[in-house]
Amino acid sequence: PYAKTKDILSKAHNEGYGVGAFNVNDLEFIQAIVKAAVMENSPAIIEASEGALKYAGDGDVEKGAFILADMVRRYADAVSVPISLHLDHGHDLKHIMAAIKAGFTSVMIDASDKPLEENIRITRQIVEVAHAAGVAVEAELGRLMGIEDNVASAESVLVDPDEAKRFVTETQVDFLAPAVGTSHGAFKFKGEAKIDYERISKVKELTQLPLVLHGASGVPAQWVELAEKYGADLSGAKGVPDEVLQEAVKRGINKVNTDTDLRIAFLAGLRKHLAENPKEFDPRKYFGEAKDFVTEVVRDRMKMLGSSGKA
Ligand SMILES: O=C(COP(=O)(O)O)N(O)CCCCOP(=O)(O)O
Ligand SMILES: [Ca+2]
Ligand code: NA
Ligand SMILES: [Zn+2]
Repeated sequence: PYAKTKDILSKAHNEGYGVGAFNVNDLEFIQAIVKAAVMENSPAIIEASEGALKYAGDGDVEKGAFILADMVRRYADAVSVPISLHLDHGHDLKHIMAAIKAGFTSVMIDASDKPLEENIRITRQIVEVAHAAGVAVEAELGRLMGIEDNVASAESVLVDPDEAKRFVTETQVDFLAPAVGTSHGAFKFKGEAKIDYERISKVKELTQLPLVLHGASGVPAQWVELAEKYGADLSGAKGVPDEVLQEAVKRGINKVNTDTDLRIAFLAGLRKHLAENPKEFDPRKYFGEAKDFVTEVVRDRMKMLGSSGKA
């Protein structure tokens, strides 16, 4: 059934496992994620960025929010596993309001590029409105490397655990995304793929909240190689290894944001189908194989994070 992100994450927090938060922009990815959740008997968080709302609404954010929310709700209500819908990286109050009106059960306000005081002020505003509507709030402290918040930060700014304690107390957010060394996209690390485990443990201890890991895609070699076999150029792609993610979950990460892995799987499936079926021009066929690859990568992630069987 369509569920509240907060209920899904409270259970994961209490029982110590990770739940994938999978990004969507369209029908195919929603179908693929719901199918994977059913096959794994796993909860799933579906999330849409502001860019996804624009894409689904063909430029109209509010229309996109309603279109995506309607699809997710209908697919979720037709199955026995809990599926929620979350606004990822909300920056603009208008977009956050559109998501709340459309029935998203949680929203992220990302003001992590602002000084702490301002992040607190902005986040507190959103919490007030969202909580009045029964919607949970995620916020971020610290900054991921790379392009994030449209701010190109050369270095990641890691979360300060003591600031985190103050932040959650003063804002009453429901979940916190501490920056611990990851970054968005397929090219996460120049050298060794490592994140600051100690920092995760400290933030968990001080906040006692479900924690969110952004930039958590693994960029699995098998999918990269398959996409490259059919013409993609993903040289240098590197993600977060499974064992690193599993340690992060052990230390208190419960929501694991995954977008890039789904993009690469879809790309591999699409390129493969088109290369192998030059006569095919039915999108239900070529998008069909692409979305089946997304289902597979989502299932792998549910197994790896420990959410399989936890519905
Ligand atoms: O933390 C993550 C996922 O990170 P990943 O890249 O490791 O999958 N996310 O928050 C997903 C980021 C979505 C990308 O935003 P646009 O729609 O604006 O392109
Ligand atoms: Ca941010
Ligand atoms: Na998010
Ligand atoms: Zn993110």
